[in-house]
Amino acid sequence: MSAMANASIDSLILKLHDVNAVKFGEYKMKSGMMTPIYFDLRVFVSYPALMNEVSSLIYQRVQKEGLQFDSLCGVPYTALPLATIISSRHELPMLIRRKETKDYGTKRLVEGSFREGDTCLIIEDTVTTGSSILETAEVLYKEGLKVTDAIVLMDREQGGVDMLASRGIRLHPVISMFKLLDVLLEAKRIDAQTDESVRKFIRDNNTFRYSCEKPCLEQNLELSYADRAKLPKIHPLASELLQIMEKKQSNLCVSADVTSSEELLQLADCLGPKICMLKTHVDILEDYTAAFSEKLQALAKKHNFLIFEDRKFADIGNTVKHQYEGGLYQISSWSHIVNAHAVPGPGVLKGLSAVGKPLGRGCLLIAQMSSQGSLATGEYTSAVMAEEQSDFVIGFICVSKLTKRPEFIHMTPGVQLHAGGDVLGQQYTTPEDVIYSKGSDVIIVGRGVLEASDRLTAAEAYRKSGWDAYRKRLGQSSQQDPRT
Ligand SMILES: O=c1ccn([C@@H]2O[C@H](COP(=O)(O)O)[C@@H](O)[C@H]2O)c(=O)[nH]1
Repeated sequence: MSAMANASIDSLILKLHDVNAVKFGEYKMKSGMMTPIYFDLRVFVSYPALMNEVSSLIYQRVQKEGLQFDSLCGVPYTALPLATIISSRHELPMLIRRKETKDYGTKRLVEGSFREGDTCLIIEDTVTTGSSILETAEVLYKEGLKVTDAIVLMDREQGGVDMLASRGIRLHPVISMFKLLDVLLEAKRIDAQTDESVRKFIRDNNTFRYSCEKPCLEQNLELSYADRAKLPKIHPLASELLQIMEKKQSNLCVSADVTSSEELLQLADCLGPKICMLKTHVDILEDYTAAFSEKLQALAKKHNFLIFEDRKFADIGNTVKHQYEGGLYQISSWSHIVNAHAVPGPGVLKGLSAVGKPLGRGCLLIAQMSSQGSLATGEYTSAVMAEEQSDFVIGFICVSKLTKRPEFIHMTPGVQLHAGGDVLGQQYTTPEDVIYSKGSDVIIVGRGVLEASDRLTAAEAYRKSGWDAYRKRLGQSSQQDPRT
């Protein structure tokens, strides 16, 4: 985003706060959930200059995305005047969705002229779950219209983008919750405590898992790891991982962030029986040798776990090819799984898969990160998901389940037995939250195990916690599990 657009968004955020459209306190949302931050954008109608400014920013977003559509439609009621201003200023046809049918005249639910197959862009003021946009889209679908994109002024970053993406609608937010908090904190409109408590609330209340839970179950998509391992389209490595998880009753990946090869090997040997995967950062080892990687592979075989080198590749295809197969570490020769950022575009996956595919390796795309202020949210996450078609991608590094396609593995770092964080911005949530509430598949635990006085006992506690959460997700109690 340009510096100018950024400045206009910062100034808009302060204006929204000035007119009390952003409120801090205890408020009840449409879903019944209590929230410490509430957006009352209905006040716009009393501030025409502000309404014009908001409409301009929405329209700039439409242009920036290069969206093509035949008409636009505001979600009733708050977004109606915004859509009307955009329609009138730019002479774009508009449709009005009725909330209630008339019992006289045409009884239409969508007013305006359109043809079957026309594309309609939805405009909304605030998104939490995305359900209001979906409701409007469903009415439009019934009339034969297509909806591929929606623009929202304020995204609360509680799962709306992901929920809509799972239903084929790209949501483009003008302002996101974390950006709003950054600006208000910087301008001293809120104190650090309010800022942190709202951030925590947003992190802890991602609605996507909850809102998709019922349909998932109805469609029988909540398959066991064992069933998923047998899916016809699954990548062989993802299948192997799911089989290991089921066999060892473990969805625990330990992050072996230690600096000596000897310590890492000891860790792998000691914790091997508890884990489905061992994650490494080979470049933090002070004494790496090729012999180390051979010993690590032997331990992976002995204890039946996969090795995941958390290299986070993020360069052009030609460079990542060299980084993956060559250099000091020759990662592709010993690591079953690597990961990559999608920032460079599809070339990064092409480069990596040219090396990894012939060796039967797999890659996780980094769709979200656990660290505070991460930019891998909303739209970025949706764009990452669009790269998934590569037959080298086995899943995602994410905060919560992102796709309902059961052949993909979701892996989540930032896990400890108690929620919290570190001084450098790491944010922790619990195994129960990650596996049961957020629907991820694997917990990645580093210091929760490494800093424990007894690492083996700690690893067992995480294994049990992650496994119990998985069984709860399947609707089974831990009593039914002979090992737990
Ligand atoms: O978003 C991300 C991606 C990767 N990590 C990595 O996971 C571990 C977490 O270690 P803890 O000690 O449990 O905090 C670490 O290797 C990170 O590089 C992540 O934390 N978040």
